[in-house]
Amino acid sequence: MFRKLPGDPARDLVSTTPDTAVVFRPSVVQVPAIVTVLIALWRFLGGTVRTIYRHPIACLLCLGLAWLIYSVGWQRALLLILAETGLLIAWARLERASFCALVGWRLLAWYRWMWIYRRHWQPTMVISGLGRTSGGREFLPRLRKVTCDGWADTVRIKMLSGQSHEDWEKRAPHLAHAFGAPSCRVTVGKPGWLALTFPRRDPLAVPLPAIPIKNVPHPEFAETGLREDGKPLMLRVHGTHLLIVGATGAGKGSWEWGIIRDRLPLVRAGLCRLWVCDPKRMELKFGHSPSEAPGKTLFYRYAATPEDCLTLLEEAEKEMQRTADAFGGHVRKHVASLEYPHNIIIVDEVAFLTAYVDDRKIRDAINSRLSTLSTQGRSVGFTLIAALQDPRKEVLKIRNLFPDKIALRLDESDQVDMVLGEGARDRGALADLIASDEYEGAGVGFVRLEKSPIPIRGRAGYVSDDDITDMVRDYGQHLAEVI
Ligand SMILES: Nc1ncnc2c1ncn2[C@@H]1O[C@H](COP(=O)(O)OP(=O)(O)OP(=O)(O)O)[C@@H](O)[C@H]1O
Repeated sequence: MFRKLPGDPARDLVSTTPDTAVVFRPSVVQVPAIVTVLIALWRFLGGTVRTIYRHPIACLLCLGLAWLIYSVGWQRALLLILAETGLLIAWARLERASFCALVGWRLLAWYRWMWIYRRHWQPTMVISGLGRTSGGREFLPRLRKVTCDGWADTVRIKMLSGQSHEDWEKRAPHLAHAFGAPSCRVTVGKPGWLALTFPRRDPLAVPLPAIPIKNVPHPEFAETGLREDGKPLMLRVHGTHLLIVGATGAGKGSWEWGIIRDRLPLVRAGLCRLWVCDPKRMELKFGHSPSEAPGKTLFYRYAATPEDCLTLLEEAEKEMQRTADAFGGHVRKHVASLEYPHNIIIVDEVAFLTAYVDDRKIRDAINSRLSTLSTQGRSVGFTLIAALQDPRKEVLKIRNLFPDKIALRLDESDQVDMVLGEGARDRGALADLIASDEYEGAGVGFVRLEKSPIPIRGRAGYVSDDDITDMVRDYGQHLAEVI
């Protein structure tokens, strides 16, 4: 207990906070012994109940162990424990999935809670500025729970009152370094709560092979690669438009080819049509004879020069309007059929057509066709997929009309928000830090879907020239009508 004595001479005083104007001197209050004992008992009881509530399994284990030693003696108890450990090891080896789900991840979470997060929590909070000191007292965000799965730790925390998730997003790199993780992702939970995700390993660190073609692909989602949590990366390709942005060599081609590859069974069944503008004449394999142009035999329409690309887009636009007229008033949602298939229009290096073509008339007309397709196409089964290197608005005016976006390796950090939307980089989409080494970084990107502000990190499977040759052998139908 302290009594405040303003103005007392400093030499006689005890201060809890050095160098402050307000000073305190302890005053002794006599308390009956029974009160002290009752307070200590109350605290002990409260602590016990809290520990049992927070760690029921650990408490049960300790109690069980004590009971075992008491009832059979320590030698037999030791033998039993060794036998149980042997059983657990056998279980882990024979049935890894069920062992991890029931025991393994819990044990790992407990170890990481004790050894990584709890041990470094206080210094990390203080040094990163997420903890506060007021009136000599330290206030730290609460570390509540750690859970583990195959690729990451999820740490649930309670923020200090007055903090917001943005304070934490700005400190994400500090937290990642402090806890020895390659990155930290911040997700908002209920008010005042956050989940911090710290990956332990990166399944995207090595190139992935092309995803095997399914006999019956999902009508709306194309599987193009792997997410960083090890799950398949499913991209919506129906009822949306997709923008893919990446510096030269970032691997845009593998995303485009991944989508084409996944749709091939639907193309063969007549439920999907691929329209391709390929101004570079390389990405999608243009050539002057069928042997030089394997990719073309998979496409419904193919164009390379700006004039031909414009003709292709005009035709697509007319087709879209015909479908809209047919649907008008009685069909609300497009479902692919033989009469009205799903149309995917892939425009590689779209900036060349929208900004760099010399002929202004062609440029304006292409911009106008792309605007119409992107504003009216998705409800009638027309999906626009555009790839480019430079995300500036001057280069692609319709950038904001793409509901889904992918940022591959980018040259500058401010390009990330240009592609994925405001605040995406703070939420962990560090596309400017993706390795420029092909082996490590090509095809790696952050996907921002329309319905979620959280960017998903993933890598496209690499569709090699041999894969394309196989695709043409198995699915190539006829030489695309080259416009
Ligand atoms: N998913 C991937 N996994 C591993 N390596 C890849 C992947 N995608 C592409 N690569 C490698 O990166 C190289 C460049 O890829 P790609 O041509 O697709 O890049 P890009 O972004 O289209 O570049 P540009 O805009 O210059 O054409 C490829 O030759 C290939 O070796």
